[in-house]
Amino acid sequence: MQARDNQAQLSARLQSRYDVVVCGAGASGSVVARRLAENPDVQVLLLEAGGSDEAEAVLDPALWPTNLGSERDWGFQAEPNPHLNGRQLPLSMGKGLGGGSSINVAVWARGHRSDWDFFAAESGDPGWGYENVLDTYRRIEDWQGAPDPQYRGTGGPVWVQPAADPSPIATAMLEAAGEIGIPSFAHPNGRMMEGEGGAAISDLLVRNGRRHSLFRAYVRPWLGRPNLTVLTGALVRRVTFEGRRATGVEFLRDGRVMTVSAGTEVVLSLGAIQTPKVLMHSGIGDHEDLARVGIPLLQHLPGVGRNFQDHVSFGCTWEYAEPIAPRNSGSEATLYWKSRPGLDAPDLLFCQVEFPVPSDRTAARGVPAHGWTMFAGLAQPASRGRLCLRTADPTAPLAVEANFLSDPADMATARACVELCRALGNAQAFRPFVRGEAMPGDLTGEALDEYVRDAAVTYWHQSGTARMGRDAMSVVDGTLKVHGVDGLRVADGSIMPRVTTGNTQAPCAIIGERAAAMIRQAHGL
Ligand SMILES: Cc1cc2nc3c(=O)[nH]c(=O)nc-3n(C[C@H](O)[C@H](O)[C@H](O)COP(=O)(O)OP(=O)(O)OC[C@H]3O[C@@H](n4cnc5c(N)ncnc54)[C@H](O)[C@@H]3O)c2cc1C
Repeated sequence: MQARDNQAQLSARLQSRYDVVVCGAGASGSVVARRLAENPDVQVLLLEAGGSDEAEAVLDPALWPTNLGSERDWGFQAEPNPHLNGRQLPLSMGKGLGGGSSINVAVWARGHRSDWDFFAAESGDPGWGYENVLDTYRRIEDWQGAPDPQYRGTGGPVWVQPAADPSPIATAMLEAAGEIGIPSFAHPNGRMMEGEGGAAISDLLVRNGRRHSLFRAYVRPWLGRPNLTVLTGALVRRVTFEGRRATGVEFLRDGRVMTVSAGTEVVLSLGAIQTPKVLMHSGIGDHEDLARVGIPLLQHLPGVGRNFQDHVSFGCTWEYAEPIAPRNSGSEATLYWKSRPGLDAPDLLFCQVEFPVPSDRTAARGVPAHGWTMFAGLAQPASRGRLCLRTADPTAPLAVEANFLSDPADMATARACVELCRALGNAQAFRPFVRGEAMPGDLTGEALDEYVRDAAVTYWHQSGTARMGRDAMSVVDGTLKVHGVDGLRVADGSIMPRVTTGNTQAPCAIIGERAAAMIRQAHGL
């Protein structure tokens, strides 16, 4: 109550100036705001377009599907894609305190050693490398599983636990993996992600049966502080500048356009679709794209909105012999493996879902009333998409050309992915639980390709659209500062040079941690 009263008062008496304005209270923004507000001398404003996370659909991890298409979902939709038989995929993203971490499947997956070493190579900063990031993960976790001090930490803000009392269908998956020569691990966030992959019971951000989002882990315990203001219902439209220095942001609240200034920095943590959008509306982007819609150029950065990546997956479904109720978030086992032997890191990502999840198209093939689906996906897709403004109006939606499967290499990997998934799902270990394979069945050649195009859906891991690097197509440098301007950083999934091998909220927490540390260091905070 004290926290609520404090926030009511702080919001009612908004200041015209804060030290740092963090835009977006999602996976990364929650971390940035909390870490900066740990210094009582720093005044932090956290702006969020959506609302509260006090809803059963957020707090009960099993209810995550009910948020899709609700007011807690931005409801983005990709353009029609010729590589998916013309389909337009919905690209949900979380809207409200916690962002994606309030509506997601709660899986905690750190990424592969090679992802972080790639980030370090792209940025030229070894601080992004695996060993340093592993240290940070140990520091921020409050790990509830069997002690493993080499990889897991305790006492940090992020409560992580192995799925409690997992369904027999989840443990069957580990046995099935063993049958086809894939090793199992005690947990998925250590040695398993340093080599060729493996299978494990998933780690979840669930505490006492309730979702423990990154907002709840980081910001909620800080809501009673006088130097952190969390303002919901505030839609950021653009960053304001004086010359080349970011001075604050313009936002829409209760139908009014308001501005607030940032004495030290502005941080964009709006997610991989809205961050590049706001950059472009602020005059930062490709000069021709901006000229086309009539936005005056501040900084030519042709990489803004390019390099769009996501994990695309193809659901394969088995019918239960007798119904088995989903447990936890309904996804309790995970598997990473390689589509071909020569790779030194996994390029396939599997999450078991304990109920049928057809696509809009595969639904017509006959979905069993009770069954389980493997989200069998590409962990390192080669296809790249892009985002394009349609108009200069910051409240108008933009075009998302996701371009899934546009690179032929992805189609070849997708075939291997479905084949491996079928070998796994048809293994002996599942026999006691299933009546049989519902889809796709034994398809080859064009029929298999057709299934892949019809079944493709997103894992909702949008990233890469303001990527970190040192070349002309990069948008931020290794300290996450936007190239060519001052006082503006990006901290969210947009900065990933490539999507991490696995679910993306844990890497977004690392991005938030590093952003906050670099801001504090730069300004002696
Ligand atoms: C249905 C679903 C399931 C998923 N499952 C998992 C999973 O199990 N495990 C996992 O690791 N990852 C999962 N993800 C992905 C994960 O949640 C995201 O990768 C992560 O949340 C991205 O963090 P972010 O900080 O980049 O952006 P977000 O978490 O999306 O945060 C962006 C925030 O900015 C706000 N915002 C956007 N535009 C504006 C604006 N103009 N003004 C003000 N505020 C704005 C948004 O409302 C949001 O709160 C899932 C995502 C979804 C949607």
